[in-house]
Amino acid sequence: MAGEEGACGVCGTAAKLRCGGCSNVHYCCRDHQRKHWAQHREECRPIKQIESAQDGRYLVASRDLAAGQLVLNESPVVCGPTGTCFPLCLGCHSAITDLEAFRCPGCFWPMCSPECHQKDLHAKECGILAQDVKRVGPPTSLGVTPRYDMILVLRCLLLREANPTIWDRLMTMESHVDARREQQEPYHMAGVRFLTEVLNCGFDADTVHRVRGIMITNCINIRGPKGEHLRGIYPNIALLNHSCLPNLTIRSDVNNALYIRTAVAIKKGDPLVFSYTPPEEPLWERQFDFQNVYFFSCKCRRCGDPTELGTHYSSPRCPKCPEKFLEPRDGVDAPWKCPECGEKRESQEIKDEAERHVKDIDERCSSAGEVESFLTGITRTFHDSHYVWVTAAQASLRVLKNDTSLAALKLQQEIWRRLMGIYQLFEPGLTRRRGVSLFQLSMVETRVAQTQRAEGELTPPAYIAALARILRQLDDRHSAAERRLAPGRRRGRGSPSRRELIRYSLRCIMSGDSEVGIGGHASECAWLRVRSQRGSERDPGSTTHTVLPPRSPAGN
Ligand SMILES: C[S@@+](CC[C@H](N)C(=O)[O-])C[C@H]1O[C@@H](n2cnc3c(N)ncnc32)[C@H](O)[C@@H]1O
Repeated sequence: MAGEEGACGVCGTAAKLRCGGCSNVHYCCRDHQRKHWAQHREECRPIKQIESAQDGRYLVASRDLAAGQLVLNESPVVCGPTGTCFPLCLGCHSAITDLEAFRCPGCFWPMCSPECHQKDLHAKECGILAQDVKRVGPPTSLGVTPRYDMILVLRCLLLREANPTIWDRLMTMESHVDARREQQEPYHMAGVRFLTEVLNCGFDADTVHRVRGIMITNCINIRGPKGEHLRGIYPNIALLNHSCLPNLTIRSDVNNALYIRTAVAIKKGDPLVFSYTPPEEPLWERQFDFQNVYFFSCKCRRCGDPTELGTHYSSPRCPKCPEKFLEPRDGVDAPWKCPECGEKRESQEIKDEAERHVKDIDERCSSAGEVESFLTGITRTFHDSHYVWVTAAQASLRVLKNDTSLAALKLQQEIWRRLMGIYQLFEPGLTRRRGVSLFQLSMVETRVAQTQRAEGELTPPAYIAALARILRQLDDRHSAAERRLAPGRRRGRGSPSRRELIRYSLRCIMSGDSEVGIGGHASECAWLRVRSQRGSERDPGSTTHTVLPPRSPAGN
């Protein structure tokens, strides 16, 4: 590949030829390019690291990339339990089902067998954990516990001796240590005290604060092969910045390696980004996490638009002019205003109202008969792309799953179409969620046609035409619903066809790998703590922020 001039990666002379894989290295001739390959192949990735005062270090595409391309794959340099988890074995990470079956003779932490306590993974930390003579660390029940939070910090600290190269790399990573100290988040503080006061881990409190900060800022939560809640540090992947409109997908394999692919076509020089939070969270939840866990404010196109790309995803209707929606023009925590009449409401009221509706969903949406009126009722207060509507729609699909009446099938079809439109906006391209939704939509559409034929609503030619339309639709790049939500969008350019999307999702599901969920970046523990401080604690067993095993968006 030729282009602007640089210095040859082998001899340093002026060179125009560039590596076709990454575009990052120049060569003066083919011979030098071939010679360099043995060394370069390890680092040949279509990514480039850059830095800015506002965004820190981040990765951009070093050449134009098509959708579905692998841009980075990496194994964790250190891996361990998430901040809150069910008890698991520190030797192999398997779930512990009987606390007393086997305890490590050195440190008293529950393990699955004597072989596990001798494994390398545990051997080094065992000596330090054994200093906890009063046994304040080991879990005392089989429930979810925060006691494992410090295990990964300890494993990171032990790298200073065990692998100085990785330790040096860890020390270059963002920690937000000063902000975290100031924040005095209770679990952070308790963890640092445990490692420096209960145990003598050999490190001063400053280093432990910093290492835990590095962990919270950079860890990716994954699901182990048996569904274990784990997290790991992947130094290159940790350089990816966040956007609520991600252009990447992340998946894991059974060895906890991660694979980053492009979800959409990406231009050379564009930032490579994924979402640290689940895209279905409302604006205030996302912004809270960015400010309190990651210490930045998101300026993506979605957060910067008070209508969230025309969806009014977090806005209620204006009480005075119900065709309009209140908007957070002065920031998410300031009063929200109607752009038409200027009517204002406090942001807390807006959040509380939405949460009240979400709490009602399971109670008021428990039978197929209730679903339609409930969903219609919601639209009196919110837009039909609002997060309350999306949450209710996903719950409704679970309720409607076993109802084979034509009315229920048509309702499912309408809900899947609408959800596809919203997912297309917030998670565009080749994402498993879109693929699974499209698959479900096509199945439901087929069942609608079959039922209509069986009930005599469709003649044989009309039935064949309906099936042909469903197949044709799979080659269309955006559904009618998607175009309705994003009217300006140019049809299909650079994005995968719907058939490709389904093929992609099925491949993911059949190969048994897991998707790094949305927001897998955070430590569960941090989320839980910070959230509990603001009084809206999640179910500690929630897997929302972890790498989930294959499942459909509606949880089917
Ligand atoms: C996993 S690190 C990403 C790499 C990081 N930028 C660095 O310089 O090491 C996460 C941190 O990056 C920064 N960051 C991530 N996404 C950002 C964004 N969209 N805008 C500004 N800063 C961002 C925040 O400081 C966040 O805590």
